[in-house]
Amino acid sequence: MTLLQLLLGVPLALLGVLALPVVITLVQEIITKRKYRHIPGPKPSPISGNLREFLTAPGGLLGCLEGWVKRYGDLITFRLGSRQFVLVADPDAARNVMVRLPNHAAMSNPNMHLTKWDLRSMDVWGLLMARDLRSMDVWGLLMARDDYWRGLRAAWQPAFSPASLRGYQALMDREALALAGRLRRQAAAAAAGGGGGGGPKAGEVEVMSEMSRVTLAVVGTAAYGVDFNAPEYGGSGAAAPGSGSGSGPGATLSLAASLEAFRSGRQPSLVSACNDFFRTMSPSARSTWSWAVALPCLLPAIRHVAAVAPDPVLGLHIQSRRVLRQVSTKLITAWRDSHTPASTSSTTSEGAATANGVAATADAAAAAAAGSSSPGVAPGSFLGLMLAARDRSRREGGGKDGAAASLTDAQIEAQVQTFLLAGFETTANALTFAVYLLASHPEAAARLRAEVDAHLPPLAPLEPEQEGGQAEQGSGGAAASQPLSLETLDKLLYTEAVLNEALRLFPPAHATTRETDKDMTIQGAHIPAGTTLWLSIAHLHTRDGVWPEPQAFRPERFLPPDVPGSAPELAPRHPHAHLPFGSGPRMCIGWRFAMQEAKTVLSRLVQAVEFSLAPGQAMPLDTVAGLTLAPRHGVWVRLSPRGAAGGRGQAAAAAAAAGKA
Ligand code: HEM
Repeated sequence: MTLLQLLLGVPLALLGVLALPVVITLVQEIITKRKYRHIPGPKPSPISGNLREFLTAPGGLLGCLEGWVKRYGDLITFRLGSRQFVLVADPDAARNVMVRLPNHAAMSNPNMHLTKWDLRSMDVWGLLMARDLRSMDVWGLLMARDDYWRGLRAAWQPAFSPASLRGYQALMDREALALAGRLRRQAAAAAAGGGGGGGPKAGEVEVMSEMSRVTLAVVGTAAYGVDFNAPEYGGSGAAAPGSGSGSGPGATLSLAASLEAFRSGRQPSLVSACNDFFRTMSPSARSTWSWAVALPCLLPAIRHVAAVAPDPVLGLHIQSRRVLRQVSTKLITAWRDSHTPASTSSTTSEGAATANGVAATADAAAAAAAGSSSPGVAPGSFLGLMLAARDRSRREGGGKDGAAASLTDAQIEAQVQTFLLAGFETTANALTFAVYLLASHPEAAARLRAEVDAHLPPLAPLEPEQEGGQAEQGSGGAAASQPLSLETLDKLLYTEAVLNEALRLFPPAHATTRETDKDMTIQGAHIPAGTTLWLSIAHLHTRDGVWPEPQAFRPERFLPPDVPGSAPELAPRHPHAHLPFGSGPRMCIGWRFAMQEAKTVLSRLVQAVEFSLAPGQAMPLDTVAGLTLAPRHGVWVRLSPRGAAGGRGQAAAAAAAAGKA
């Protein structure tokens, strides 16, 4: 071979190697196109499919889907990279597939793809080509499939039994009161002309940060039995007023801020890591490695290279997973250490306590409410329940705890992370949207205040702030406040209606998926087995013809018709039009937990302070739809103190107002 031949040959060979995956991908695309050609939809480009429209359409992902539905109808197909989707937009058809099909679809998300799957708890964006990994059973409940999912769902159930939910109430109220105390203090300081410092204006707070802090504390404590805002987990302990920086929740405000912190080598708090985990999976968080997903046959190789040389977005994603994993591992190890044979007596008593998943959960909540600083897992926490059930079952040689009995450490870890991640941002976003809507609808806020004042036990007077923000963190006047019971929560019909309406207009889980297990027919069209069905909850929630005044915030449409001020004429004209928690066997397992928490937090907040949109807060709200739907730049409100502390002191006037409203 001459030198010239060699010089020409090497680049040509290289070109061949690079071209081959492209050719394979194009051939696959042609085959897929033929399979779905009878379903209407936008014309895809080679390799990227409809990804560009998806990412750049005005109104983002949701605006794009809305436009396609208007143009092509209720059943459409589109392609994102190499993945073909079928969107089901008709409410009957959507509910039907949610109820009939047992599995969520494995999907492809660039960043998930590139991290070697070392943490599969929330891999919503599952596996594209690496079918072998599909059989791995280290999924969290959200992505588990078939019989493994059925067993897991049964193992999760005790954590959401009515008695367990009752047990969580003290914890939820404690965190709600801590938030109420912090905000009351800020409102009072602003009214007195103080506070603010060099940061945001006095009395202005970013709601998403505050809500993230609360929901992480609740779900983290319920999941693991430890205080997740504690400095030990990288939290600041107390949020800085209107915080926009530091290790507190303010650090979670934007992807840009997280990336900056990552570049400067700052370790994230657990709250930030959870937020980063979600943000780096959003389609808008584009890793420079993302292109690899368009060439599925190259992925296995590229995954290794990308994991070794990540760009900042991917690096942040990997870092967030590492933080979550470290916390889980630490706690499971602590559990094991405290449940060695030497400590059998504690194991046995705990086993008895967790036998029905009730008393033990109440114990955990009580321990949390008492500010327990146990280094390990509190008995009755979700992790404690799972580990104890497994230990007990192994001691007894299998039997009644069936599903939990065979779980490995890694599988339990995946469940706890799923609990944390599925339960944290969704609820925080729901609360943030509710506050935004109330701040922009003063008449609804007034009615809510009236209801809350009529029913909630009064708040204790504010205590003088202790050094180091202790009062904010620990009680904020909460120590002496009477607890908010489940019985009282049941009376808060308008509060629930506000949350339902917020979940309708801004569903945090804006879509869910199902995978067809065999060929089926939807709306007269043949859908092949293995199809990924996209069920756009956001779209169902604002459909013309189904919802009267679909874009208007009218909580009274969710009030029972016999309640004064209800508006049955605004109720949906379709029984399956409101699905914020999905439907069927895969419906959100935590929905009651979420609603209980959201009602507790919202009612305490409204009892504590009044709020209006801060000057400069964009209206209408700019949202971003990634894995969840979230406000793009948070929500800023201005706080002012309530006329009085709220509660029964104003009950008579409030009750009268509620009746009139
Ligand atoms: C406002 C808050 C929440 C919203 C809007 C929400 C929404 C959803 C939706 C839409 C699904 C998919 C349902 C389907 O495909 O039919 C889901 C699944 C799930 N959610 Fe939630 N969720 C919330 C809070 C929570 C909480 C607090 C937890 C746990 C503590 C949780 C745990 C889960 C789990 C584990 C699944 C998967 C269930 C399965 O596949 O069997 N969620 N959620």
